[in-house]
Amino acid sequence: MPSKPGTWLFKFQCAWRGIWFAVGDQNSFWVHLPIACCVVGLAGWLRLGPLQWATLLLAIGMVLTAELLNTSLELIVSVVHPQRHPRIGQALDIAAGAVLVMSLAAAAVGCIVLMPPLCDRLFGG
Ligand SMILES: Nc1ncnc2c1ncn2[C@@H]1O[C@H](COP(=O)(O)OP(=O)(O)OP(=O)(O)O)[C@@H](O)[C@H]1O
Repeated sequence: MPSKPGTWLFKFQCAWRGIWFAVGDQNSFWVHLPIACCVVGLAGWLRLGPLQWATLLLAIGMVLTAELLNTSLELIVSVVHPQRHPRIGQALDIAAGAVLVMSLAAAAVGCIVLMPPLCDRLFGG
């Protein structure tokens, strides 16, 4: 049964539809999602503590959020201003840059959190 606009159920349905569409539409997610799954699997195997889990999940969430916002901007531009324009190109490059910055930061967080317990597990006594 379709939910009514303005209800929480309706808002959640819209949000899930957006995520589902972005994942299908953007091949960038086919890089982000497998990496996120590997990190979560590795974190589970290493039996990390709550703070380490929270740090990793926050980093993953922020990368996916940046990618969702970038995808949203690209879609809006493709409708509102489909013609090439240097300023629009700069705006899209900046949004792509935001994803890159967040991805590099998340990779650094992943190394900092995962490396010590991984080395312990592999080479420790
Ligand atoms: N309307 C536009 N005007 C100027 N430059 C644009 C425009 N649309 C795209 N570009 C340039 O092309 C780059 C890639 O934009 P695009 O929207 O194709 O993103 P993409 O993620 O590479 O593509 P896709 O989403 O199809 O995988 C932008 O960063 C920008 O430099």
